[in-house]
Amino acid sequence: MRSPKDFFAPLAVGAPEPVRQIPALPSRMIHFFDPSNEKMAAKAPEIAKKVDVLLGNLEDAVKAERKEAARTGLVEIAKANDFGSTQLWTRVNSLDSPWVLDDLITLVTEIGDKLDVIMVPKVEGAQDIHYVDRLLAQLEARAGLSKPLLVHAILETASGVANVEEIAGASPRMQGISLGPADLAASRRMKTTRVGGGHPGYLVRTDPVGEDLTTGRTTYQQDLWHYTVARMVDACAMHGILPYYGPFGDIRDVVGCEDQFRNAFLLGCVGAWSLHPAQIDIAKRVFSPSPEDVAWARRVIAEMGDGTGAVMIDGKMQDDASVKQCRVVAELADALAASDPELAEAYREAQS
Ligand SMILES: CC(C)(COP(=O)(O)OP(=O)(O)OC[C@H]1O[C@@H](n2cnc3c(N)ncnc32)[C@H](O)[C@@H]1OP(=O)(O)O)[C@@H](O)C(=O)NCCC(=O)NCCSC(=O)C[C@](C)(O)C(=O)O
Ligand SMILES: [Mg+2]
Repeated sequence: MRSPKDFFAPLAVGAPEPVRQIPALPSRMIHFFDPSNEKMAAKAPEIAKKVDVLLGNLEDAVKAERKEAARTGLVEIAKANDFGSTQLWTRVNSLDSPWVLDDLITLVTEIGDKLDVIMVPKVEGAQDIHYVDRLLAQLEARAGLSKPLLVHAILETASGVANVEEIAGASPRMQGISLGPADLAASRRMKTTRVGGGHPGYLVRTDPVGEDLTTGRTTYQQDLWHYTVARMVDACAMHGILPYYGPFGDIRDVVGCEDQFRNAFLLGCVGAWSLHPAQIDIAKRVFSPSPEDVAWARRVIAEMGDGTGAVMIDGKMQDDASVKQCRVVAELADALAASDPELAEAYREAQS
């Protein structure tokens, strides 16, 4: 581990200074597209207007023979477009793959000034982040970049989960972490075959009444991802970086997707991935606090004055801790409203 005194020093001569605080930019949905798929690539500029983050995916879901086309496609799209306030991210291939070195060299030197965040898959521990950290510094120096690229890790190996706290704190570049439920399930040897979401077999059942073990026993499906998401949220909060639920692969099940996203939102995540245009509005709706919740939060903040002591509002006790929760909601609402006029209007209306 680096000494705290050296933590914010650039890792290569000529590389930009690391950031001291991760910007809390809207990132309710990280929209994935395959830059080697001509149809999807053609839609990227239009989709960019509707999403907080557009991500050119080079890793899984891109065929091996299309890896180079995806890399080149992303370079072309980034050079040809100005996405305004929409962030441009990429997911590079895994660190043990034959493609990742060229992914990083090409993307940083060609479009490093357009990219905000590099997502690194299958991170096992801090050593993976340290490798990327130094390499990015060398490439940033070569490219003459003035702004450091940030790094986002996918939590999708058993080892990554075991080491999640050290991953979150491995570099000042660490922007956030997403759950990768499909690879994680395989790595853990879970017996599921889905990309995220629940499973009807993972449940609890009420006790039997009398001798009959089979009738009248309600079952409740449980959330397979609760432990991992909660642990990821704590690791991220502890290091001042942002947690995200990842993908929900059943594109048709927009209801199940919304539930999974909302669980993550309530537990502390700031966004999720959209794999298909149908998931963009779900993420937008879920990861923006509701106008009613924002109006309530602002009322509590106003009535709590300097934020100390206890008051009763509509029969509910409020004190120093509940006003802090309300500030989380109100600050998120302000940050989102600053770049989303429709949301800003909805918050204003609920206030009046
Ligand atoms: C699921 C698929 C195959 C269905 O694609 P489709 O063409 O069959 O679907 P569709 O409903 O027919 O599509 C309707 C229209 O939307 C377009 N379209 C469709 N999707 C997109 C998109 N994302 N962005 C932009 N446009 C899109 C599509 O081209 C089509 O255009 P058209 O009307 O002109 O014909 C397709 O949506 C897709 O490939 N999505 C991205 C998949 C992806 O990136 N997967 C990797 C992330 S998840 C993961 O890696 C796991 C993880 C974390 O690593 C771990 O848990 O381990
Ligand atoms: Mg994966």
